[in-house]
Amino acid sequence: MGLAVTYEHIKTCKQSGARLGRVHTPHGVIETPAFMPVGTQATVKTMSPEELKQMDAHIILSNTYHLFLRPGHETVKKAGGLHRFMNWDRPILTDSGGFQVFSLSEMRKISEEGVQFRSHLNGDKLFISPEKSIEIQNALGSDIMMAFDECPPYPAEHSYAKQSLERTTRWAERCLKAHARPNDQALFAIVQGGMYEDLRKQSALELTSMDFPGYAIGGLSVGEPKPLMYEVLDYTVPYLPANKPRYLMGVGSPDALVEGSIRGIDMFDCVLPTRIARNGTVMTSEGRLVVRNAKFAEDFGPLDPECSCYTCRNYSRAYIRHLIKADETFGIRLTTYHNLHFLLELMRGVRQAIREDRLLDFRDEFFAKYGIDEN
Ligand SMILES: C=CCOC(=O)Nc1nc2cc3[nH]c(NC)nc3cc2c(=O)[nH]1
Ligand SMILES: [Zn+2]
Repeated sequence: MGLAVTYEHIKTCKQSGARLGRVHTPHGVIETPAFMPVGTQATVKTMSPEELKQMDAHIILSNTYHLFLRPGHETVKKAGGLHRFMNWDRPILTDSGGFQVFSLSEMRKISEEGVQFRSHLNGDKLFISPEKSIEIQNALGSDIMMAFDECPPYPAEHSYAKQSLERTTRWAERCLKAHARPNDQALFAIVQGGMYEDLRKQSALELTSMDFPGYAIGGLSVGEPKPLMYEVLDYTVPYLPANKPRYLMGVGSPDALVEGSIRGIDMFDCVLPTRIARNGTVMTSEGRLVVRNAKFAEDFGPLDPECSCYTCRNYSRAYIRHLIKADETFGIRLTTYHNLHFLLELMRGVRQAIREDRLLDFRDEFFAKYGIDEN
């Protein structure tokens, strides 16, 4: 069998340089540019697989770190793998655990061998190496696996960012060697290098020389100003092969998804839509709206008059505000459904604008109404 994951370029937008493509995987096709809902603990919080299919999500993301801690990757393997365990038969991407260890666990110690840390659940002393990360992801059976990397803090000294990217390259090589199922699961490498053009180039050249089936751009959306993130993309994307998927991690807000697509990114993931939904904030074509706000107490219109999703066709702002205030879980199910649908719909609009060679016009029209998110 050939490569587990291949990229099919369909066309490039004449106005913006963005590209329309398809990522072919053992569990189906992903139309790109694509937004991937995040299902950290083997579920996209409060959503059923059927609802995710209704809104036409093609791929979801799950977290290696969390599943390693609970229920354990061996348990998921015994269940027949993550697709079977969570009843999701479309593509799944798993992260390598690198970022989560740094963002969630205490007492972590990084060495050439790997990262020692304490579980954020019970304080157990644990260790993840590149080999361990691959073992876990092989057990989960995800279609796309991520190499174990270090995401340097922002800001980081040039010397630190250089040491860090060089270790990430050595770890990527160890991941390639440890990968037990290359024909069934694609291993993507993660380009690092902080906010330094020379380091981003070095990281990209070192990793693309190892011929991975896809490349992620890491180390961004870590608190840097958005213009700086776009600048890093402008000089990093050209070093990534045009015939492989490009994945920008942890991005993003609606404006960042459009700007990233314009710069040649194919895949995005972000917890924003599901996270803000849980505190009653929704994205609408006119910008963000905090539905628990008192002014919506007797507003019997939909969250977004321009939205055709299940939530907006059947429920009012007043009803959803009531549920959220009453701490009724159906309330956050409705806001989550709408927010995910909103971003998936936005990406359908981006893909259509690329087909029509007008993504820059699309951006201007979208921003004029939505505005720019603060994060
Ligand atoms: C999740 C997919 C695979 O992730 C990894 O295995 N490693 C990794 N994850 C990141 C996640 C990020 N989220 C944000 N902002 C919200 N920035 C991020 C940067 C990284 C990164 O540099 N590396
Ligand atoms: Zn809606």
